[in-house]
Amino acid sequence: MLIFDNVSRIYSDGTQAVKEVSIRLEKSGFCVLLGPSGAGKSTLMNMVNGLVEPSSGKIYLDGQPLEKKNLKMIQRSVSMIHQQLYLVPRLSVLSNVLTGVLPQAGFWLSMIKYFPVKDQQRACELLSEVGLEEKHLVRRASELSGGQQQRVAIARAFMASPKVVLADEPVASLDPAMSRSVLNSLKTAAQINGAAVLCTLHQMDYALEFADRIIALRDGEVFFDGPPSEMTADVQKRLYAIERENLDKQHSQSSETIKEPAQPRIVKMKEASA
Ligand SMILES: Nc1ncnc2c1ncn2[C@@H]1O[C@H](COP(=O)(O)OP(=O)(O)OP(=O)(O)O)[C@@H](O)[C@H]1O
Repeated sequence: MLIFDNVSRIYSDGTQAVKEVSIRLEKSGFCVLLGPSGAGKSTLMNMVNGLVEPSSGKIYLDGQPLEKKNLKMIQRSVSMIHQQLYLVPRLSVLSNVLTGVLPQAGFWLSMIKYFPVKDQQRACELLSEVGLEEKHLVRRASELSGGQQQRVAIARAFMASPKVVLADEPVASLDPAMSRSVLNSLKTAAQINGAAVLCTLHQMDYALEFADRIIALRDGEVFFDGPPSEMTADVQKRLYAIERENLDKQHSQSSETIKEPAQPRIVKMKEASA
């Protein structure tokens, strides 16, 4: 079980990205972190994989505190699907998935990159679970479509049998049909492998369709926490309004920047008439 116990994060410039968040996540299930840009989703997620430290409060995984001194345990138990995927383009699909065991492998195995047959079998199973056909196994990752590459990244994330999989905007660059298909693969992989998935999303409709639980954030605070069935039309409306407000704020900030240059240029008469 993953527990956030009264966790806050204040960055060095004074930005309070996460405010006194307390959450208990079950051992398995698909939990979506929903919220507008700047709500604190990535900060909360990066506190689980050790990239960001809480300023106060603690996070526990199966009773163990997630902190720098436990980095090895974090690497063994938590894996991440990044927006940029970080596949090795010239390596085959199979080899890319196999690299998912490297955080757990001994020094020599990671040096020679020899993978036992059981790992190769597991990689094939995972690729089939995420819906990639056998014919793709030996293709280079760079030859796949965006959606297929996303599936490879999902299979790789489950390769080391993690307890928690973090997915940062996994469908940000995909069209709606491919996004649904990829989210479905992610949810299926989580169910089959008994892992907890914590996935950040901007799109409420995907959250309502795929999540077992939605945690909506606003200005670093939990605004809603529950299953999609409890997310009433009123809560949805308020979330849309927050998103709208944020977009308007960003828009007015960027137009202010255009309207008011830092140093107004004084045009000399000669230059102007030239
Ligand atoms: N390293 C940092 N230093 C200072 N402020 C930061 C840093 N990282 C994030 N922030 C700020 O913390 C707040 C939350 O950011 P965060 O990236 O966690 O939000 P988010 O919900 O993931 O946004 P997005 O959906 O745009 O990725 C924002 O105001 C952001 O500008």
